[in-house]
Amino acid sequence: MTNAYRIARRIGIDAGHRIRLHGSKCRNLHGHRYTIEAVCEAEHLAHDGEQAGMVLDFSFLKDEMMGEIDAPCDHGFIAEIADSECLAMFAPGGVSVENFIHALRESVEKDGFAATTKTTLGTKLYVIGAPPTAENLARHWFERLAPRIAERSEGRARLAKVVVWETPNCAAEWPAT
Ligand SMILES: Nc1nc2c(c(=O)[nH]1)N=C([C@H](O)[C@H](O)COP(=O)(O)OP(=O)(O)OP(=O)(O)O)CN2
Repeated sequence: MTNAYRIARRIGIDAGHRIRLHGSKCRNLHGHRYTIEAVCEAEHLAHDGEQAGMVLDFSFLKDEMMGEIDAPCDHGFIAEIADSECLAMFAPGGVSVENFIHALRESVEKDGFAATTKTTLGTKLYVIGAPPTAENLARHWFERLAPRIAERSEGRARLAKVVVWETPNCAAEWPAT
C-alpha cells in the first residue's frame, strides 16, 4: 500500500428531489439537508508557497465544493432528466414544456448536468442524467470536483472519494474504497 496524506472537508446544502420509480415515500417531492464530504489525498505535501505542508488548502477545497455543489444546488431542486412529469412543473410561462425539457436534455447530454433558474418562480433547478439518489449524486459530484482538485493543487492532490449523506443516518460514497 502506498502511503498518502488524506484530508476531508464537508459542506451542507438543502435541496429537494424525488426518486421517480421508488416504491414508497421517496416518490414524493421532498427535501434533505445533505452533507457532502470530499476526501483528497497526495503522496507529498506542498513544499513551499502558501500551501506549504498541505495536501490542498481546506479553503480552496471549500471554494471548489461551493462552486460545483452549493451554488447550483443549495435551496434548489435536483431532478432526473427522465422525470418529465416533475420537470414539466418547472417550465416557465411562455415556454412549451417540450422545448424546456429539450434544452435541459441537451445540456445534460453535453455537460452531464443542467443548472438553471429560468423556471417557474425562478426556482433553482439542477438536472442530472440518472435518478437523484445519494449514490448517483456522490458519483456526479465526484466527477464534477475531481478535475477542479487536480487543477487547484497544481496536480499534487487527487480527489479520493465523495460521500453524500442524505439523512444523518444514510450515506453513499463514490468510489468505494
Ligand atoms: N440506497 C438508497 N436508498 C434510498 C435512497 C438513496 O438515495 N439511496 N433515497 C431514499 C429517499 O430519498 C428517502 O428520502 C430517504 O429514505 P429513508 O432512509 O427511508 O428516510 P428516513 O426519513 O426514514 O431516514 P431517517 O434517517 O431514518 O430519518 C430512500 N432510499
